[in-house]
Amino acid sequence: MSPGAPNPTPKNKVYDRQLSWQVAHSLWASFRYATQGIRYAFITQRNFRIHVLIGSIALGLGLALNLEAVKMAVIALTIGLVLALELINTAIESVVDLTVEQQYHDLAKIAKDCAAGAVLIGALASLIVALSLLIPPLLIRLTSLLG
Ligand SMILES: Nc1ncnc2c1ncn2[C@@H]1O[C@H](COP(=O)(O)OP(=O)(O)OP(=O)(O)O)[C@@H](O)[C@H]1O
Repeated sequence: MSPGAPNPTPKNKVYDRQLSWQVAHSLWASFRYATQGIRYAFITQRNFRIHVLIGSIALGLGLALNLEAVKMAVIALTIGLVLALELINTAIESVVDLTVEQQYHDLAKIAKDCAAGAVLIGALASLIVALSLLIPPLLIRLTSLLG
């Protein structure tokens, strides 16, 4: 260990999760905490609600257009990806706020900006996927309705 370096946390504390205030001891408890996280993100994060709305519209449109199962699965996967990224972004925001509170810190900015960038990239990719799968059958349906 180099001089001046902080003492490492004992391994048993890390492996036994002794640093956690509480540990979920059942599958049901883990599921309950996970749904509480999703609920928190839905209530507090406007972007999360927008993603849920756009994702529901894309899935509804896919169903209305009788999209093949594989295409529906790809759309569902990209929606899930964006929502999961939004949840990770929210988690990072919370950890940053917990660490620096209302102080400005360059590293806090980098962490938050990069997390937000990850969501943006995921959202753009899923938009491209959804549009390329939905637009062609939508145009066919519209032209057959109008013509
Ligand atoms: N403690 C901080 N130090 C430096 N910059 C910060 C700090 N807190 C927030 N910021 C800056 O303000 C921006 C907005 O902060 P916020 O906490 O709303 O995160 P966000 O990722 O933009 O939120 P959302 O994803 O909900 O839009 C961050 O992206 C970052 O650039």
